[in-house]
Formats: sequence, C-alpha cells, structure tokens
Amino acid sequence: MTTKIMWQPDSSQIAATRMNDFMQHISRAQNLELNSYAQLHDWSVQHHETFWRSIWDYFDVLGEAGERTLVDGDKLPGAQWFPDAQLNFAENLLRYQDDHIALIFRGENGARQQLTYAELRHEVAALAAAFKQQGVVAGDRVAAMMPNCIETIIAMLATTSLGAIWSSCSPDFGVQGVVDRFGQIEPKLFITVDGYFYNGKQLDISEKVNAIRTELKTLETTIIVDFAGLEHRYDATSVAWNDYLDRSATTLEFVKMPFNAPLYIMFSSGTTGVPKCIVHGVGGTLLQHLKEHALHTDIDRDDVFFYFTTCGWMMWNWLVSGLAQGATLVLFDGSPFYPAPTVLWDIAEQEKISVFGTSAKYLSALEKAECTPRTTHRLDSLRAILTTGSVLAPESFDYVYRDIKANLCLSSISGGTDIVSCFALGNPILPVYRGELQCKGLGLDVQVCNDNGEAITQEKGELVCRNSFPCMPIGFWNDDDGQRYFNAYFARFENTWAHGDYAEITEHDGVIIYGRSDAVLNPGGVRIGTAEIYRQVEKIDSVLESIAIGQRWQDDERVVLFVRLRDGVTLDEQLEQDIRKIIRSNATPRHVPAIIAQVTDIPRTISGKIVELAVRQVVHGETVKNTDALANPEALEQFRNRAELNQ
Ligand SMILES: CC(=O)CC(=O)O
Repeated sequence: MTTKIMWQPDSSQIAATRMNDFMQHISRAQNLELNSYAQLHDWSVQHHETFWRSIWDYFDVLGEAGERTLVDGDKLPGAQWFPDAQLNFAENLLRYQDDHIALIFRGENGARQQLTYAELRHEVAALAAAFKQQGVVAGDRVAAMMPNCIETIIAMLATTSLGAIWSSCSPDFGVQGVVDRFGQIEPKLFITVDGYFYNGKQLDISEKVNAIRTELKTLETTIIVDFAGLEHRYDATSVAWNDYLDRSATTLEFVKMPFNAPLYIMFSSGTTGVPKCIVHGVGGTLLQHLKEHALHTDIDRDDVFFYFTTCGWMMWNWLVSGLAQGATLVLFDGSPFYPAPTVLWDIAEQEKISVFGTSAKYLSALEKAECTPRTTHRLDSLRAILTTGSVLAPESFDYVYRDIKANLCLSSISGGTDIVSCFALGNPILPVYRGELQCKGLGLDVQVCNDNGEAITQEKGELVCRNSFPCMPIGFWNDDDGQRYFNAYFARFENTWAHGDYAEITEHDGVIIYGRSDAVLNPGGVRIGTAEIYRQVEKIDSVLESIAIGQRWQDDERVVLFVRLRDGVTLDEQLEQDIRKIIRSNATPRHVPAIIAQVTDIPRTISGKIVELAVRQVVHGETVKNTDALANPEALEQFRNRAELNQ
C-alpha cells in the first residue's frame, strides 16, 4: 500500500530553503553534484568529519575551531570532536545585538513581555556581572526551577557566558524530584520564583522552595524572580532577582571553553530509579542545534518560533538555541487548555508564529476537544508544525492538514534528552508522508537493526546510530569510569548507540517510531509497539487516552489495555467490542488486547510521557522505584490488584 503524501514543497520553495543552500555549498566546496537530500545525507555520513567541520564553517561559529576535527572517530563511546576548539555557547546565541525582537513571553494570566536582542544582551550582562561578583566560575553549577519565562533564558545565558553549567526543571516538580536531580550536581546558585500560574490557579511555591533549599547543602544563594506577584520573605541566603542584578554592567565578556566542556546537565525521567545526570557539551549542542534549526527546520531571522514546553523538558533547551538564528522566540507558561483549548492558537495568530512546536499528545487532545483552528484563526504566518514527546499517529497528520492548515510542513521529530536533539526529524525539501518522520538527521548514521545488529529496512527493529556525532553526551555526572554511560547506550550493540526506540526505516528513507523498546509487547512471541495500539484505540471518540502493557500470563504474555474515557462514559461490552474490532481490522488479531479496563487517570512523567513500565510493575505487584518522577503518582493505584487481571 502506498503511503499518502500530505504535503510537498514546490520547486521554488525548495530553492529558497537553507537546506538547499547548504547542499549547493557542499557541492561547490567538495566538487560534487549533490541533487537530493538522500545524496547529501549519504555524503554527510560517509564524510562525517568533513560534514561537521562544514557545519562549523557554514554557520560561522564564533570561536576557534582548532586544527583537529575528530580523534578516535570510530570509538563509540570515546570519539573526541574538535579537541582543540575554544568557544562560548552564550556568545553564539547572542551574536545578534540589534532591535529585532528576541523573546516574547505570554503567560496564562494574560501577561505579555518582550525583549529585543540588544535588551536581552544588556540583561544578560547585568546578571553575569552579579554572578562574577559572587564568584561563579567555569564549571560551577547553576540550577533553576523556573517557568518558561524570559528570566530563565537570561539566567541560562549569563551562566553559560561564564562557562558555568546550567540545569533546569519546572516549578511543578515535587521537592523530592528536585532534590533527586539537583542534589546530585551540587549547585552553587538556585534560581526560582515566588509562584506560577496553571489552569487558572496561582500557585505559591515558597514552602517548596524553602524545603529544597534546606536539602541542597551546596547553595550559596537563592535568587527569586517575582513571577506571580506573591509576597516573599527573604533571608540571608536569598535575594530578589531585581536586587541581585548589577545594572552598572556595560559589557558582557564570554569565557571561551573547550568544545567538550559541560554546558547542560539534563536528567533522565527517573522512572527506574534516581534520574541519570546526562551531561551535554558546549560545542556539540551548538553544532547540532544550528543544523537542526537552520537546515532541518529552515529557521532564520524572519521566523517567529514557538515550542510549547517547560524548562524541565529538553525541548526548552532546543527552543532557546533558536536565538543563534536571530529568530523571535515565543515563550508560553501555563496550561495549553486554559481558559480555552484554543489559547495557543490565539497566541499563534496574535504573534504571527511561523514555526509552532508542540507534543503529539497536545494535538490528539486538541482533536478530541473538536478544535478546528483552520476555521477559527488566521494562521497566515504559520509554515511549519513540529511535534514530539510521543509518536504522532497517522490520524493526527490528517487532523493537522484538515483542521489546522493545509499548506505547511508537519514534522514529527524524535530523539530526546539523551542527545538534547533529534535522530530523525523534519526537512523543508522533502514531502511529508502520513505517519512518517521525514528523514534521518544529517551526519547521523541512523539505522534500524534486528537482534543480530544487522541493518534492516521496511521492518521493525531497534533504532541505532552507528557513527559518532558531536552531541553525544560527554558522559554522566558522577560516573567516573563511564560504566553507567556505557550501559545506557552502548552495551546492546558493539560500537553503536542504541536509542531504545522500536522503529522502522520506510521505503522513502523516512522513519516510523512504534514506541519505546522496553515497552514493546510480546504476546506469543510477536513484537508489537505500543503506539500501534494507541493509534487505533484513540480513533474511538469516547476514548481520550490509553496505555497498553504486557502482563505475564500462563508462560506467555497477554496484552492489557487501559482506557481513559470521556466524562460520563463507562466501559461496557459494546465499547469493548468496538475497541477490539477497530484494532483487529486495522492491525492484526495479535494486537487485540486480552483484557480492556477503564481508568480515570494515566500516570505520566512531569514532561508528559505516559509510563508503561511503571504501570507494568504495579500490575505485577512490583515496586515502582521512583514515583517522584511522575506528575500524578496517585494514578498508579488504579492499576494495583485489579480483579480482571487475575482471570
Ligand atoms: C526530540 C524528542 O524526542 C523529545 C522527546 O520526546 O523527549
């Protein structure tokens, strides 16, 4: 069966893209005739050393690239990219210093602020000067529990301008979740707020902040941004943001750092124990984000770039790098459904957003809420929608083109915290096929492997990357012999990064993700990605969301499906039959759940991912190691000791 093309750029659109310009540039520089993305990608993998050096040059990275590009290039892990380079991350994000708008903040409570590039630089200088007076130096850690607002970006840029290391989470994290993360990295400074707004509520977090400060023994100072307008009592180790800034600072200096110096410490979701502290480097993060924004997303100075994210998800780090393109970034903090499900589209229309990023879950919830922005909003500026976080079902492609906008590039993108970027993503010179990620990222030898480690196409298997790339983490924090880092990605296949996604490379060299590999269902020895089931079940109007697990049963495994239904709907025999029928007729009899059960909530991580493993553990009576990693741990109780799972 041929896969439907949902959108295709015409030749004039292709000619105007930065991807096309880069392809011409490489053709000229390397004396080649590259005429397609497939050719460019092949070249970028076969000559990945030259490719990444070209990325540095093409984007005119500020700093010294140094002589060597790659040392021990065939070692995974162990390859060293740009071992002689010196650069500063913040300097590259602040290369523009003019009156173009850099940041627009929109709060759930109606707040709107904006800052030009010149003003942003000024604010960063004032904070960096105060940091310096406090004695913050390269390698120190600055931790932030912040909403997605302008101050968070100023703080990250001030931190990294000094070569210090940035780590952030959002204010909805619980005390233990924050301490589990920041406690491991021993921060010197903590930046936070008095409170925040969510779903129409003003939430005071002063008690939580005090509890966290007590636990983080290495803190010298806590800086508090007056975000929610609440009274805050300061003590000797806390200070208001506005009092802390050194407004007399006139210049901003950038401490040059090695390419592989730590930039960000990010955290795994922590659903299987204390979160892993994944350390990302200065140069690798920058080069990869330059490539992904400019080439794969075609972002430039004229773009208004929005991603719906919190500061606890790597998409925040990804969005912020958009400053390096000189684009205007739109930040939003709050519920995307308050006061109405259309709120993000109001913002898209008002701010003339051209690139709108969100999660796949948001789109399916929007569809269930029967929103049709195409008929209610003027979205003339919108030219791309990006989604990630979970698999974007083929039906969501239909929804976007039918009910949001027909003429745009819908790019499902995938990678994650582990690489602070993507393995497969969008491409402005390729068509969008229904249900597929458009392409593998340039420079990345992304493959799908069978159990023997052999590359396969048009078959499901493990998503891997077979060459080294600059944005591999530089390691895990407090993992001196690198063993935990090795075990996380390299133990499965030799000299290969195994990403933990169950996926397929399509005939168009696109990618389909079927779910996380550790959640794959295995009834009767047949491997089934959970997204294959969700896609069918969630077509049923009364099903809002679902989660599938494999339950050990009579020396085999059986598929158990839990569904969250619209208010007032009860799972009855008819609905069960409808669910089974839709799965059987659109997937296979093997996909049909043995048991279907109703729940009113599905547990998810704080960045919104449903946690199949934790549900599986509860169903089997096992202990869930770290419920602090969950946004709604109480939801797990609904899966414990269910009578229907014993029959
Ligand atoms: C790019 C991504 O893969 C983001 C995520 O799902 O965490």
